[in-house]
Amino acid sequence: MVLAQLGGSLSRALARMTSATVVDEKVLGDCLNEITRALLQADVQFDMVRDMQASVKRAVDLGALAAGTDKRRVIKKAVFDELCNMLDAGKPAFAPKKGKPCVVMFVGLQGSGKTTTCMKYAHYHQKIGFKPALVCADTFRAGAFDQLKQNATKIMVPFYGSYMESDPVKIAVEGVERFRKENCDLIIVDTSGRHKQEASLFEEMRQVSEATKPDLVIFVMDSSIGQAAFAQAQAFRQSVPVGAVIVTKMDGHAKGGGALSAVAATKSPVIFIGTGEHKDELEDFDVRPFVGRLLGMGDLPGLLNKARQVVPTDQQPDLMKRLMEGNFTLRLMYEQFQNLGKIGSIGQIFSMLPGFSSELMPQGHEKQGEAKIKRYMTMMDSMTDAELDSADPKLMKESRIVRIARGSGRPVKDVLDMLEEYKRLAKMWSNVIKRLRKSNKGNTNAQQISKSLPPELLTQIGGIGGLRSLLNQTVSKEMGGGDR
Ligand SMILES: Nc1nc2c(ncn2[C@@H]2O[C@H](COP(=O)(O)OP(=O)(O)OP(=O)(O)O)[C@@H](O)[C@H]2O)c(=O)[nH]1
Repeated sequence: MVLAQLGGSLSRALARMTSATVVDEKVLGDCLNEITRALLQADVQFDMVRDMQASVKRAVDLGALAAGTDKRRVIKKAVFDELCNMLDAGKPAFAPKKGKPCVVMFVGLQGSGKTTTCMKYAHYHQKIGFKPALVCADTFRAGAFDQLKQNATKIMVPFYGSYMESDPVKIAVEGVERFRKENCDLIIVDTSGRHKQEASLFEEMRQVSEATKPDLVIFVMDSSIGQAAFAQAQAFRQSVPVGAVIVTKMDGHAKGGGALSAVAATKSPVIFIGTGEHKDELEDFDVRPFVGRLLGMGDLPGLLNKARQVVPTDQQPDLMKRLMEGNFTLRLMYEQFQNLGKIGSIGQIFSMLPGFSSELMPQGHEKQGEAKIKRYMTMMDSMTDAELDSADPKLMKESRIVRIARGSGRPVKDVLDMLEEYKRLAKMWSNVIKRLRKSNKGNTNAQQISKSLPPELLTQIGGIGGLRSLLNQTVSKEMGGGDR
């Protein structure tokens, strides 16, 4: 999980506060001190941390809270809101629209991950139906065109560049013209980087920008610079009209929190974060869900949204219905494991589930997690239909466990491990459903959930009324009652 260390410290601080017998000024103070330490360690600027602490204190006046108020909830909400404020640039970025040609120009220092990010950005949009193309206007670094060409070929996106031409403006203009004619709706122009913010770099950027008139200029920066991101982002903003920022290498740096908050302070919206070298390792950046995940509160709408991108449309209503019924069978777990690989990395998905601390899937452990899931699936391949479709753990008697172990060539211990994991996930899912119910007001819930569902799925479920009744049925089951 991105920022696992920071997320772990923040959620620990909140958990300690939540488990205190009495929440008083001391407990609040200790919680805020822990949060402050964690943010400073992530290289968030001192003034920002101090302001955040003061704002939480102002929002949580323990003495003035009416009797019976849930103080823990008030504190959590204040921390959540203030972290969101810290990361919010306050304005949305331009978003390309399918079928409407647009030019997006990438700028940044050398080595920031610009070229890799151009490729990931093209791939991201290609997956959701855009027709992207890549133009290499980097004539400064020998090998830049080859790198872009390789990247473009990998994702099967058309590219344009030249080994001979040394004028980046000419290449950029030719590339944009060519791809406009070919009806590409997302023309991505990769520009040169330099080791430092030099006048020549800025001048070249300005010329390419003037000649291609981009709809959006994306500034790419490496998260390892932490709060120094403020000065770098400002310098680029003063030279070209930066409309959005992508912060890369969030997978490897403890200073990512500092970089994100510093960029937000320049009022440039961060739209994606880079979380690895591969084509799929680009995550949407949305402040509230991001903070929710950081604090271990999950991001269910985000997860549903991702799931909807990979679950075949005709299977969505059925999956939704089965999930909402709370009937979490081994087959359901198997199918979800199959979908996982398509959705994203395991750490990313787990962090979207409420109640999962980012530390449960620390950096470097994701590969182990993936191998484990493959093992689980091999064992489930040796199960009978009855075993896969039962939600009754008592069915799994010793003889069945031994048979599955033998059939899959795994030790019995592995089968037991897998069944334990199943029970844990089933319980967790049942808790999620309970929580959805408990956060009560079926109406609000249904409305909230409906916003994250694709319209066609909502229609198939029977609109908001159908969703509400699904939720009610689920709830009745959970409470052991019949339909209401
Ligand atoms: N771990 C990690 N590595 C990344 C990420 N993004 C890029 N990289 C790596 O960072 C290095 C530099 O990336 P490039 O895309 O070549 O950087 P660039 O900014 O285009 O560099 P120039 O073309 O020289 O200006 C490469 O090894 C990339 O694989 C990321 O999000 N995470």
